[in-house]
Amino acid sequence: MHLSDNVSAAASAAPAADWIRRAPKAVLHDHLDGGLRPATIIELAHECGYTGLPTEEPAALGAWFRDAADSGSLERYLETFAHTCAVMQTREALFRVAAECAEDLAADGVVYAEIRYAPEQHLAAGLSLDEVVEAVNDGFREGERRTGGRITVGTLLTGMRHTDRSLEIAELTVAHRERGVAGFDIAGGEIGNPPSRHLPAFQHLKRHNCHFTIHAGEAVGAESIHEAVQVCGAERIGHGVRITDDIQVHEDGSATLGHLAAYVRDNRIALEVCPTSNLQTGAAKDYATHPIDLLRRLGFRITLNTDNRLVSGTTMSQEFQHMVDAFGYGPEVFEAFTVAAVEAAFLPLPERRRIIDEVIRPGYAAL
Ligand SMILES: O=c1[nH]cnc2c1ncn2[C@H]1C[C@H](O)[C@@H](CO)O1
Ligand SMILES: [Zn+2]
Repeated sequence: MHLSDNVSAAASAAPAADWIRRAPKAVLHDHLDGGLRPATIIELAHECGYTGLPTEEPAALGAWFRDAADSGSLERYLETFAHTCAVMQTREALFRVAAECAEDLAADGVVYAEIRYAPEQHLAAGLSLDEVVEAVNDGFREGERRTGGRITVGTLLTGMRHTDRSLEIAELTVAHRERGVAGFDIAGGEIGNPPSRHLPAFQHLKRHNCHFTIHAGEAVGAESIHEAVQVCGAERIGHGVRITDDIQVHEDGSATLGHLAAYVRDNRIALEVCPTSNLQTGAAKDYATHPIDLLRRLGFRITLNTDNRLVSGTTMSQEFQHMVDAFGYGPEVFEAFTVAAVEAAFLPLPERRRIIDEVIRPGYAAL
């Protein structure tokens, strides 16, 4: 097939920075423990007596995370989370971090967010799994209130690939589904921990008709995506960029999709693409050759995301800007990414339609 370009990449002038910030945005892939304000980490470290921070100057701490994570390896990227999780162990800390997350996203023009975190990583000071979930949800309700309702936030509960608590976390997801939890995710080091290790968790979620996404196709290639989609039943894929392993691009610009790539595209399985994070972990070489543009032109359901605002030193606006610089995207592409994200949100259909028709479409029209 030939690469189509239904949504023209550069139909209009490049959007200005102010346009990008004001444009309504939706983020489906953003980790709570990867997006703290540096100053908050330092204050929380003082409060809880954590002495392991590499520096206590906020700007230097922010730069430290970005640099330490910029190693070309997912495993090294993940090591930096020890510092954020260390200060997120009490109800007050979790509440504060969640409330600030909602405020920061809203200030960046995000109107809908699904924020994920692994409850099992917040038990060190004695909270129960239920208490962790309640603290985070209460913090998000407070953050939404502080922004005057400009943002709606749901959470995804993450099971860690290398531990054995995924079934418990899946049960927790089902238990809290009517109270702020939108779905489930699996994250952590991909190599040596295939998603099929967590089959009982996915079976539990399916028995209860619960939504889930899986990080796959980041450090491992197409076989990880195949397991996530066909063995585990993921509705969306976290990253998924290595689906390109199953796509052949020919010299004349045409492309041939393998059966897996065709299945993912034809079933509209959303890819939660996080370009800056991919550059840091080595899943992509640079913005200009990032597969997001190829996948978009081939008709995949593409959403644009931050992954970890602190650790990747990014925001939704900065991800938009990188796409403008690399591919010349105009407003139409960003509106399409945003609509795609809300269409793939773990929300009831009428609610997705309401956000698209009453917030996203009019928001872009008014810019
Ligand atoms: O991009 C990622 N791939 C795999 N795991 C990740 C990524 N970003 C964050 N995580 C891990 C580290 C966090 O502690 C955990 C839960 O948010 O999820
Ligand atoms: Zn992630």
